[in-house]
Amino acid sequence: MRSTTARSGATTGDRSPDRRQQAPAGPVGEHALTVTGLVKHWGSTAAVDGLDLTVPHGSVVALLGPNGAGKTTTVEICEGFRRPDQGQVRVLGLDPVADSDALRSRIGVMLQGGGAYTGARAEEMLRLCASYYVDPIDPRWLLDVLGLRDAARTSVRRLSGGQQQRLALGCAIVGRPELVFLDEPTAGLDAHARIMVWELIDRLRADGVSVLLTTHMMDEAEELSDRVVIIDHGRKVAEGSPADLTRKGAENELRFTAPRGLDLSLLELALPEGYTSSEPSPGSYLVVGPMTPQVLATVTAWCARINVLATDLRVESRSLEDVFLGLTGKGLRG
Ligand SMILES: Nc1ncnc2c1ncn2[C@@H]1O[C@H](COP(=O)(O)OP(=O)(O)OP(=O)(O)O)[C@@H](O)[C@H]1O
Repeated sequence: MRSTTARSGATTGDRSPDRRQQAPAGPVGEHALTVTGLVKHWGSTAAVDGLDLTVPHGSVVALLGPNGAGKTTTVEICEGFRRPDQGQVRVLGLDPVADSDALRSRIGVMLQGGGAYTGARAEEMLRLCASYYVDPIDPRWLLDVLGLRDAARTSVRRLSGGQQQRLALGCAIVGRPELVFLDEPTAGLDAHARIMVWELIDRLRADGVSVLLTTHMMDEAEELSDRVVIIDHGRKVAEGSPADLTRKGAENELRFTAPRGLDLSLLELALPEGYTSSEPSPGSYLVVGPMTPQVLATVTAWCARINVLATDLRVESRSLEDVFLGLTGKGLRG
């Protein structure tokens, strides 16, 4: 985050996804984080079960999974707080446990619950964190960016949950780390605070900082990350850019409403090969396959031919949520 202070006047409102392409390249040939074959058991529970994961330099990777998927365990091992049972973790090329002293000033950790001295004031807390680093960001500036200026003199215990969360984020980045671990950075935040945190993460990326974040929230993963790693029961079930994941195998769908019990055989004949049509519930029809204007025209021409008025015609594409449901058979919080 070498240039963040200098960029303090940068526009915070630019949420263009194109910013993802602007991330400066890091050192060639080595990822900021590499996890290989990671295994961690808690008693008989395999919290992490053979996970491979990389965070390329200057990119944001989201670890996405339901409750108990193994996200926090993974992150805590990467942070050096826990030892793996098996596998290898390399953080900026180093071992997070054996090289923890060397890594401390190079990584940022956002602790759930803040990890703050609750009697300290917000600004004191941030200054204390800054004092551990050689070239920290100006705490006053960071308080402004985090929307905490008015709370600077409020003791940590009196801050709202959202303010504490943002202060914890400030503590994680005040030392200009090269790699930041953010465990559910926006959990419990209201919409405004959430956007503020998203903008800060965008800035981190723009400054070349590598970020591993965990989240339950599809829109967060979709909005922020260059890559998403979906895990369930400690295993990776899918990985890719949000666009890839929602496109891959992603047949778009056309749904419409029409009188129940229509004979779809003529429609099947008219549709290009590989498309399917069905009536999942009475009067509700579904055509699955890549949607093009021609396919839409084929469907409406078929309706005209059998003298049926289709209503509620809509083309839908898969969301990350659909991808997750398809892979695991359950919702993210389920
Ligand atoms: N300290 C621990 N002792 C025993 N079991 C644990 C411990 N920490 C985690 N587990 C178990 O390991 C599994 C993975 O938990 P983990 O907290 O890593 O998942 P998570 O994806 O971060 O979930 P959440 O989103 O709810 O925080 C769960 O079954 C959890 O109950």
